Amino acid sequence: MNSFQQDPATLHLATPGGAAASVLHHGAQLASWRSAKGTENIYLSELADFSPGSSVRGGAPICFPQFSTLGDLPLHGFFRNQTWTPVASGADGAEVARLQLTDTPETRALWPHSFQAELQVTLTDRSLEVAFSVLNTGSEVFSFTAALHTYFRVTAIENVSIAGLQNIRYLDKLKDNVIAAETNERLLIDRPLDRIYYNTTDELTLEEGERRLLISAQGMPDTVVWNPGPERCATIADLPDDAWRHFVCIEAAAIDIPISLAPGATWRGVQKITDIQGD
Ligand SMILES: O=P(O)(O)OC[C@H]1O[C@H](O)[C@H](O)[C@@H](O)[C@@H]1O
Repeated sequence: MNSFQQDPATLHLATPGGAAASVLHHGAQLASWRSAKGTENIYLSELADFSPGSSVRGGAPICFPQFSTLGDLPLHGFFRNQTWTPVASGADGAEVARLQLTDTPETRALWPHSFQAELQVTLTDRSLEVAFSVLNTGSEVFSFTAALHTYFRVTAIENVSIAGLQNIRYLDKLKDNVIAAETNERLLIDRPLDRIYYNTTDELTLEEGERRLLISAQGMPDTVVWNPGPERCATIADLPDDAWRHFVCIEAAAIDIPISLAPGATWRGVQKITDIQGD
């Protein structure tokens, strides 16, 4: 049994039509989303560690103020490791959940800036919108890279493809960071992938059999596609060995051009997912 089953603090959202989602206080991390059509669309590892300060494997971790190793901070920054505070409309059963995070002595020791961050999750019968915003409450400009690192649950990775990336330039982290252009109309996840696609302005479609999820973003122009494949997966302690067959990460991100945020200014990045199966 993992600690999720021991009931970590969670906000539950539901629509009268039958859609449901849950968001952990830990990291303001989306943990589950079923549209009214009933399929669980988010992968959460059964080996995830929910202890304070951990990085929870799966769901939609917030990478901030640093994506991956692009700086001196811990991998993917530290927002995902913090406990966030639910605010007003975050009551259980609502269709909107909001959580906030403000700088503390602990965060300032890692990153010497003042901020107020908010994650708002909005659920409708067929869609889920994750909106992440950061207000600079300090007196100096700060800059950052960021991602909403969504783990999409799939039944069998060999039947999965992603449409909407053709002709987009990408950095291939598994091939010495070479830059290439995507040739495929539909990207198959038929090998380990770790790529940053730059300036992906069109909507993407995740397809598996009859399943269709439309994925769009605002304020986050880049898209990361990650699947560790079997060998790497076996080395990741908080993933079952066969987990690579059951998820692909499609991450809305701001990486190529770091964001600079002036004192008093707010930045907002959004990932929206719509279940269009059968439409
Ligand atoms: O293991 P994590 O710190 O959660 O990172 C998981 C993955 O996140 C992103 O997708 C990166 O592009 C990968 O290189 C990284 O392995």
